[in-house]
Amino acid sequence: MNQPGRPERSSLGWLILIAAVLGGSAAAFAYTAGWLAPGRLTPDRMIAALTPPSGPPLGHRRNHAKGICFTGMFEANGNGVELSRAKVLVQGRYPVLGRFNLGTADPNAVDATVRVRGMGLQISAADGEEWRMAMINPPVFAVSTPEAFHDLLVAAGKKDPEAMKAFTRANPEFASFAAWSKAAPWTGSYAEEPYNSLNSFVFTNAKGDERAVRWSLVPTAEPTSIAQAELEKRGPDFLEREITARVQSAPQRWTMITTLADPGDPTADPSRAWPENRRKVQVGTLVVQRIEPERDGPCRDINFDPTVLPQGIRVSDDPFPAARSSVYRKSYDLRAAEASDYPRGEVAKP
Ligand code: HEM
Repeated sequence: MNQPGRPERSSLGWLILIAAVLGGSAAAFAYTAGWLAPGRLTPDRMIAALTPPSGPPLGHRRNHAKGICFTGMFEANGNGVELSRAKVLVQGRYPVLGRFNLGTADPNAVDATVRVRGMGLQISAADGEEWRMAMINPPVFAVSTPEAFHDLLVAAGKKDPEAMKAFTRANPEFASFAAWSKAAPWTGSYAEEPYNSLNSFVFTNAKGDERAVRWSLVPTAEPTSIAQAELEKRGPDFLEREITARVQSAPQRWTMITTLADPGDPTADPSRAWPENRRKVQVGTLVVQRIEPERDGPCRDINFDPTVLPQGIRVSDDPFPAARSSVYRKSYDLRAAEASDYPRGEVAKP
């Protein structure tokens, strides 16, 4: 018989188990936040590494600070249903909010000085479920781990050329990105760029089959290469003017192509491309219909956190999305608190 006031033996077992699980979760959070190891990478350290010597871009995103917002539609062709039960892959049209941007912490950067171009994108299902993503135009990411990305930012920020040399010796995977950066042609339009997830995610279909996947948005517009010097001549904000005029004259389209990993492909390392012959499935078309105001439009208060995923898509063993999520959130909190440094209301660019 139970003694009054004392839990039954089996209940006590449950309590101990629950306490252990809660203790374990708290320890996991502490670990993730970097509280247990003073030298560990934290969102604060990553934000500090992203901050230019001239100071933070107050009121702006701490990376990809220069950009321009858009709205449109994602037209799913239904082919994706085989791969994932995400509602936005069922044949139909789904509203999107997105942002073309440059990979820089400077909201006033000259377009021709920034090599990496990106796109933030949110696709919404009728019931409000969202798929958020933030993609860039190189075919591989610069480094293998979030820690190496931090080290890259620190090395690149140093005046001493030895710092980058030491970095590349310690992170030889950087060579593939560096080769792309040096050799890939520049284009004169956001509409002529591909945007790649680079990180791997897991798609689960209605039967419960799982596959590791990366995806790309491949432009319908034919890319025309342009010399960096020519782009510079067109003005510091040419890309924004160009995409505004182009979308005004006709909607711009990208095909979303998912690439399926074979067993053994490196899903945890976005600096390593998968072999070209992997199976690809076209799942739909992004249609950019309207350029929206950047300063006071619908992109201002969104964080394109790549871990905001619909049912049927989840993160993989790739360590980047979780790290990105924690840093994007910190960046969002900072810029939201600095709203007075970036007042709403359009201000004409000089
Ligand atoms: C650990 C690695 C990374 C860090 C620390 C980082 C950091 C950041 C930060 C702080 C922002 C601004 C977030 C905001 O305020 O809303 C941002 C935006 C962005 N990042 Fe990353 N990033 C990382 C990796 C990547 C990767 C792998 C990609 C693409 C494959 C990527 C693509 C983008 C894009 C396109 C945006 C702009 C999204 C928008 O328009 O709001 N980033 N990143």
